[in-house]
Amino acid sequence: MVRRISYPSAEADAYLQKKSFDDVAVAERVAEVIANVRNQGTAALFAYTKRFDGADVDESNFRVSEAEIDAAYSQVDPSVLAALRRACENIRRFHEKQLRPSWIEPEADGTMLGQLIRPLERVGVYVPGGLASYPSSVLMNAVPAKVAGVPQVVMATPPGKDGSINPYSLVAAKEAGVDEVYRMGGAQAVAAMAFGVGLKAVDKITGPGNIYVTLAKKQVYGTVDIDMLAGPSEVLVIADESAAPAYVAADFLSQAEHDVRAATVLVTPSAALADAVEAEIARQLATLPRREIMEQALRDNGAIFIVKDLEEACQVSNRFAPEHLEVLTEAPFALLGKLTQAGAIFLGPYSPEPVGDYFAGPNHVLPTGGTARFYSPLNVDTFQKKTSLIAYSKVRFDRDAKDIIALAKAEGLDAHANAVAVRLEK
Ligand SMILES: NC(=O)c1ccc[n+]([C@@H]2O[C@H](COP(=O)([O-])OP(=O)(O)OC[C@H]3O[C@@H](n4cnc5c(N)ncnc54)[C@H](O)[C@@H]3O)[C@@H](O)[C@H]2O)c1
Ligand SMILES: N[C@H](CO)Cc1c[nH]c[nH+]1
Ligand SMILES: [Zn+2]
Repeated sequence: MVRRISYPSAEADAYLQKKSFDDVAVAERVAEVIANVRNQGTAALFAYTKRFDGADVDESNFRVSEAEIDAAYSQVDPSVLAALRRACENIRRFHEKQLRPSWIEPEADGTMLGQLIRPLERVGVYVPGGLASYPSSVLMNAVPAKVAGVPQVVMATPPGKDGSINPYSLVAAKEAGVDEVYRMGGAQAVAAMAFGVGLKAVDKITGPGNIYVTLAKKQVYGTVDIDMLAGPSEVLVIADESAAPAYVAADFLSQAEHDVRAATVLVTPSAALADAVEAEIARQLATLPRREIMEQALRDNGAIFIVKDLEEACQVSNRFAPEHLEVLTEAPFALLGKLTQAGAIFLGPYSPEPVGDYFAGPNHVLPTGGTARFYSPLNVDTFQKKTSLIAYSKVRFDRDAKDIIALAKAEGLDAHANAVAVRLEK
């Protein structure tokens, strides 16, 4: 069911070059949704919600009321709420370590240089809700936003057919300090937050989603900022013969169940392990719901690479640049220095990806589609911006003026040179 690819080969090159954000047909559909929401306002937004989510939403129920959020507490299992609170605390503690102070450095001649770090004012967090609901993504977005000090955190998530929002997502929103919750999903929600349709526009949109959500974020970038392209989930497992085939198979399926577009990759020097993992996948698939989604994901996007050794396995992994990288080898830390391209790295048999998806503390909003080459996990900096501070003293100004004038003249920008020259004593 999962294609086997030897490495190096032309087939390997083709697989590793595949870029999941190059889907022109989806991009065109997304562009149409964005344009219609932008031009026609809430009429288009609510019509898309009816069409894609099957829900009747209008001005009267678009924003989720405080009463509905409070009522959600009576609909959740107290033991799950307790787990959610523990997860929230772990995520908060991890992200608080990322905080950095503003600084202003007075120098001996009276000059002051510095960097102010301030929270963004209004951020829209997207929480997926199509095939499954993601209370964990509420925490992963909103907790770092609040740690960063964002005063207005707006949450968008698609409603179910009856218009309801998953009660666990609502209690997670309250626990994390979300300020406004709206019933909307997909590209139409991204457009509404970017262009201020039905709500005040946001400055930045963060959060994961399917291909429609992710291409919509890409298309509104520039009107607002975005965090990254956090699309359909991916896991790449590097394993040797010491790995338990049942663990590798289970970790494959745990990501395949997210989306038919999810990608699951095993890279191993052991053909025997590959055979055992395939047998385990077939066995475990039969015991799990969402079987059709997983089978399609494995068939369309799954791969097992047979490599010469673990050194080569690291090369394949770096070329793929996975969202999640699991290292299930005898000495996982020995490979760490060679693994340079991944959103998050999970080492050893007791760090399966769901530990990070839900609980450990690091963020589960991660770059996909090869974009881990240049994006970082969602973090506190995502929700802050920096402003530089320059306060020159007269002594420093007089000292540097000649250099600045010379550089301005070299660029042919005489007015710049003049703005310095006029301040010099004759
Ligand atoms: N990279 C990450 O950090 C990360 C984290 C969590 C989840 N994810 C991913 O998030 C995604 C969640 O996907 P989901 O679908 O369950 O929820 P979603 O909320 O992302 O998408 C649902 C929305 O997609 C839109 N949609 C669906 N079919 C459409 C169509 N044919 N045309 C136009 N719009 C359409 C609808 O508006 C619907 O509301 C998965 O791909 C999962 O792997 C990624
Ligand atoms: N694996 C997802 C990121 O790709 C995160 C998640 C949330 N819930 C379960 N999993
Ligand atoms: Zn997951």
